[in-house]
Amino acid sequence: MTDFTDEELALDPHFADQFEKGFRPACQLYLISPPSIGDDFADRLAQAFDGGQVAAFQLRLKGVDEDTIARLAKPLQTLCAQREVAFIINDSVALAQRLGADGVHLGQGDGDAREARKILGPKVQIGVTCHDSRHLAMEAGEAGADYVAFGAFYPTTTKEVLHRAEPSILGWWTTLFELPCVAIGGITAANAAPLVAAGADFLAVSSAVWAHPDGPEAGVRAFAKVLGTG
Ligand SMILES: Cc1ncc(COP(=O)(O)OP(=O)(O)O)c(N)n1
Ligand SMILES: Cc1nc(C(=O)O)sc1CCOP(=O)(O)O
Ligand SMILES: [Mg+2]
Repeated sequence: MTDFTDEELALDPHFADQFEKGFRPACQLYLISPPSIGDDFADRLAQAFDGGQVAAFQLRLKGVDEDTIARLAKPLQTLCAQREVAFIINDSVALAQRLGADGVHLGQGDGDAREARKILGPKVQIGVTCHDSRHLAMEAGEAGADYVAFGAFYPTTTKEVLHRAEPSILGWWTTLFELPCVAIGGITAANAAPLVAAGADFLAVSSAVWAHPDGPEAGVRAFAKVLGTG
């Protein structure tokens, strides 16, 4: 484990850096992988990226061992670097460190953001799941997270969810805090507008892109229209 000095940790080149006082960039797309992928997934990811601007890609493969994820990750991480998309690993600080990922996403049971920061250093993005809780979000911010994630906003078949969030939590958060917030859960191009209007900085989306009837490129293009980037 690398120990970073307080000085190094005070340098803060994260997602939050885009958010200069009083200015929030337009809402962007944060793509989550499908629950399972094959060795040919890089082609599908490239198609998705062809559909429009994607700010971040999260590799989320539940129940898969870390060696397998590491092997699958390599070409995806290379592609993300080529397309200037942040490459985020779900759940595992150790795997994010091993791969030199741009970030890690931690749920409430996935470890502590403060510990993750000590291990990963100041340059790696740390995101924290906050469900529908203002309290968890403020705690995550204090712990040094680079973004907080609220959800699920809509019904989803990608994961069994125990919490439902309302768009108003996004408005509350963005009024009070500069730290970016992510909206997740069942988001489609058709239901995204209220989340964008409420202040979401990122829309985290899986099935609406990967299960789009016309393919992932069309899936991302549909979001680009809603986000005003297409
Ligand atoms: C951007 C983003 N937000 C929330 C989650 C959910 O994380 P978690 O609660 O740990 O659940 P799993 O994804 O691990 O099943 C996420 N992955 N990404
Ligand atoms: C991974 C995940 N986390 C959620 C939460 O509420 O924390 S909802 C969710 C699933 C996101 O996939 P889709 O866009 O297909 O609904
Ligand atoms: Mg998790």
